[in-house]
Amino acid sequence: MPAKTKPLVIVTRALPAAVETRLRELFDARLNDDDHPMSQAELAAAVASADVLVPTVTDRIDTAVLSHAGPNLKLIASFGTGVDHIDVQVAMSRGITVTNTPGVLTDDTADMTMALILAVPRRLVEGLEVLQHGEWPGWAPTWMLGRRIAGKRLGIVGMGRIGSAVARRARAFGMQIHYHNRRRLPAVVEQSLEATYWESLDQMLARVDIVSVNCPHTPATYHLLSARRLKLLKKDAYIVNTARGGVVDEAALIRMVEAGELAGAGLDVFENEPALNPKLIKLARAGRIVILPHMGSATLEGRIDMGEKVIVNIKTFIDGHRPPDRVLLSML
Ligand SMILES: NC(=O)c1ccc[n+]([C@@H]2O[C@H](COP(=O)([O-])OP(=O)(O)OC[C@H]3O[C@@H](n4cnc5c(N)ncnc54)[C@H](O)[C@@H]3O)[C@@H](O)[C@H]2O)c1
Ligand SMILES: O=C(O)[C@H](O)CO
Repeated sequence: MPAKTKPLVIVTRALPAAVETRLRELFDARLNDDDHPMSQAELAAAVASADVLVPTVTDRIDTAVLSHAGPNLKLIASFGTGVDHIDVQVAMSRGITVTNTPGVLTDDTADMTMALILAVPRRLVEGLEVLQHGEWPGWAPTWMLGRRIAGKRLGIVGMGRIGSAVARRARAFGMQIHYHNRRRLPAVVEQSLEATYWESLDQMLARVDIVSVNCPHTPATYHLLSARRLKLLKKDAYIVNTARGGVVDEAALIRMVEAGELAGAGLDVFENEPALNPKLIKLARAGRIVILPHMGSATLEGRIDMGEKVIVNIKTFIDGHRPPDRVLLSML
């Protein structure tokens, strides 16, 4: 990066005030005051002039955008953990380092995952709606029966930071932990999580009661939960996805819930966010699924921590060191 007093850092979305103040102090920060999602043309213009781009999950930093990258752009310091919105391989081939913000949103996202694991089988939203509509017929032994959580098998797909944090929470609720991961965890970690490893995702799916999707969206995980695999699930199983919509074949999932071939789903992420398949809204209104607008990591503390991580990554990089959260191709 050329020697300049303050590098030009373009931030694509509004961030918490404390983070923006610090960004202004340290860098020549161009902030998005009205918080509008930037168009592809705006992103192209940003990469053409910036020293550092700070995008989020809502920005598509694809080959076309990166083809406009100017000679000064050496770092994309993404505000978020998932990097599927960035063509990392193309960025790297242009000598651009990519960083993310892992770890600081693990607990928040695991909490939201656990909230869905509880909310869907226990019919939490349906209960709320009955009261909101003034339609409570009164307590009855056979009314509004959900399914018990304790003793059920939870199958975690992607046992990384968030997957492991989900496992710890689910153990406390008496669930049995099963997992499928790209790499088996060390025995000592498996023991501490009391988790059973399945090399075969297919075999695990056929045995669990609730699936929690916690792997990144990569070319290898696109529709990992395909129509064929979803059919392996038991008819009374549930699926919870707080990772990325693209990991699950959403159309197949909808068909199966509609047909009663799956008990339900809890979804925080969708294939074409922020556009939602209207069938999902219909199923949610019918109490068959619970849907959330990508809120997994949405806490004030988490957003401030993410901003601090972005700042540390930029500062370390500008000072000539390897940033702590450099994304490597081997992670994808
Ligand atoms: N809903 C939200 O708001 C929210 C918040 C944070 C993160 N996320 C998503 O959660 C994902 C996971 O975050 P993390 O911090 O736990 O990441 P992580 O890297 O710690 O864990 C991901 C795990 O998935 C495994 N994995 C990767 N490819 C796989 C494959 N093909 N098959 C099986 N396992 C595979 C990895 O080995 C790793 O153990 C992120 O990539 C992001 O997409 C969502
Ligand atoms: O990947 C992430 O970090 C979330 O989806 C947004 O915070």
